[in-house]
Amino acid sequence: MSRLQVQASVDERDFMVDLEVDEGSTVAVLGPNGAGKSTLLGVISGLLRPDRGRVELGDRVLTDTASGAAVPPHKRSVALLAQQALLFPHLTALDNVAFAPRSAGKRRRVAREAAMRWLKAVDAVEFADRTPHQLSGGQAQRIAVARALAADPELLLLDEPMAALDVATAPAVRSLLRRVLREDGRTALIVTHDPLDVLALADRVIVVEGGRIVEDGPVRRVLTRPRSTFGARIAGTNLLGGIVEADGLATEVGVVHGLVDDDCTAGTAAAAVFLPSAVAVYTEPPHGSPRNALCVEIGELEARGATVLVRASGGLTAEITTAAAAELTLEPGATVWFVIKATEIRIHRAA
Ligand SMILES: Nc1ncnc2c1ncn2[C@@H]1O[C@H](COP(=O)(O)OP(=O)(O)OP(=O)(O)O)[C@@H](O)[C@H]1O
Repeated sequence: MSRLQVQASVDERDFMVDLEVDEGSTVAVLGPNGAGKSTLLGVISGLLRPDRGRVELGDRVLTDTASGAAVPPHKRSVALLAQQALLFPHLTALDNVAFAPRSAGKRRRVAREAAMRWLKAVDAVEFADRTPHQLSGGQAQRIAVARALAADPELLLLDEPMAALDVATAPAVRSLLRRVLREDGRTALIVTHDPLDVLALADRVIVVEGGRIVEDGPVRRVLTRPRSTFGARIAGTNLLGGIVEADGLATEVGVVHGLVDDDCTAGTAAAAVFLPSAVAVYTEPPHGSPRNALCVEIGELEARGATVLVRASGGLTAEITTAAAAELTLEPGATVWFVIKATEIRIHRAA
């Protein structure tokens, strides 16, 4: 795995980016449609030639417009995993995965053995003999992950890998990606629109807008205190980090109870995620001991038309109706209770 350095301009697309990614880290790339996310991946993978700039991976120069260097895509040791699995339709899953080692010059038997190991790693051995049209979207995407990894790339580019999957399938693929990104310490970039992907997979977030990087920071900071407009739009969600216990998630504001993902075993680092609109605000400790009543101090109030955003300590936010806010006479500095039903809180493993 290698450090990535990109400095590139594509005039026609008004794209100008300067980015460094540390060896072994995963950077989530967020941004609105047309922001330049795919352009960035295109420049790195070699599918798109910048007008000016340089791409380096480890000690290799992949692109350098000054010297004319342009390593072709298949020789970059960069694997691109797209939204659609894009498997070869006439090959079995096994042969799709074996394609990478075969192209690298491995003998057929050796390539198939390597492919089998990767199918095992993505829990897809049972699909080895199937062709792509006999696979569901999620199964095909698992094969595509195996194929990308079988090439043993120095850099993995993931372009919305979960976007085409249904809600039931996405968690399994996300958890598979977390395993391969985390355990093997791979350098990776993942384009996504989903804060859950960011949370589960990335160490760092960049926000691209208008062909420029407008925000760059650690996941937690960008998701809870975004500085860019787009960051604020995608973030806007409550996030409490902690450690999974038998009874819930131990956080700095107490134990939080919610719907816990299967892979959150006791002792793992996880985050509780809930929408500001799922929070009810009380000025007195609530009766009947609801499962989640977090005592917080109000920071500021932000009018949003029919609703008011109550920003409180710990980076927590509640969105309540203007009428409710008026009735509660909320003001900065006041102590209140944020009450959230356990069914409104999802607890996910964090990267
Ligand atoms: N083939 C192309 N030729 C010319 N301009 C293009 C081409 N592809 C994209 N663009 C332009 O380049 C800019 C960046 O597009 P890009 O596809 O990189 O955005 P994106 O962030 O990946 O968007 P999305 O989330 O919609 O995929 C946009 O203004 C787009 O219109």
